[in-house]
Amino acid sequence: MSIQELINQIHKKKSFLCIGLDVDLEKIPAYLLSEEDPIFAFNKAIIDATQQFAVAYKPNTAFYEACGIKGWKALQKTVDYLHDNYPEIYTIADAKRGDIGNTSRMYAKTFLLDMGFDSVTVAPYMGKDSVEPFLEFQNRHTILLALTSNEGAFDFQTKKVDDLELYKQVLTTSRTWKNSENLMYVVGATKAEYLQEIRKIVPNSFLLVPGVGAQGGKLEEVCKSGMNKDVGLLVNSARKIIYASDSSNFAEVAGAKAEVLQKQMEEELRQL
Ligand SMILES: O=C(O)c1cc(=O)[nH]c(=O)n1[C@@H]1O[C@H](COP(=O)(O)O)[C@@H](O)[C@H]1O
Repeated sequence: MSIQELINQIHKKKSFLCIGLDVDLEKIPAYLLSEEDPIFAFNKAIIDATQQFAVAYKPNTAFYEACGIKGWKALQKTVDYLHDNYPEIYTIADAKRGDIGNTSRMYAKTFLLDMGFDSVTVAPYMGKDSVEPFLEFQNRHTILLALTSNEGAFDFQTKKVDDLELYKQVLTTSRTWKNSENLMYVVGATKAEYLQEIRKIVPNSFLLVPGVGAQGGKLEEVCKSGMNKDVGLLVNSARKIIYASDSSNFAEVAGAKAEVLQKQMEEELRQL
């Protein structure tokens, strides 16, 4: 999907909500476990109930990989279901990959070509030749970790190298790479106070902002310094939406939670 198509969808739905599909078999309603594919059954119900409020879905691949071959099958079924039924929706494989060039090429092929995701999250630690293989595909995006939502972000990302914080080095240097127009960046919602500085370096890039909800990030703070003229934000929430209820009406409750966030986003977009 092109960035323009994503922007169009954001304005049409008055939402920049991304829903995290981090499916944990211990947290989904117990009665779904008797389904042939409980993960997909859960995702399908959540997607159908929330799609009118969301522009993107982000399965974190860890939750699927942990279920072996059944997990991979459920992941493929989920992305296919989204593309077949809601083709305007943007898909993110949250896989946090990155390796030497020829290995990265395989990761890129897996998620962006074979599985058909619109984008994949990538760790920048191994540098240019580990990221460029992901950037080769037109209308596919690489979402580079810049400043993450967790406490450990302060171990390295905010430390200075050559008098510049590492996360700023990531933003600045990655912009010089081939096909860098295919880059987006991850900035945790818990780090909203850094967004003003981040926008000075990447004023036009889309930012994937996880950490609203269960991790305590605040939507208003993210929007205040993170929004650009094209919106430029995909705000992700997973547990707070998908596990809002574990009873038979779980999907309906998830829909209501997603709608609350969408309404707040509509208000933010009105002020743009
Ligand atoms: O790349 C990510 O999506 C990510 C980066 C980051 O800095 N923090 C972060 O929480 N995430 C992911 O975003 C999701 C957050 O889920 P909730 O905390 O349940 O909303 C998880 O899948 C995390 O792996």
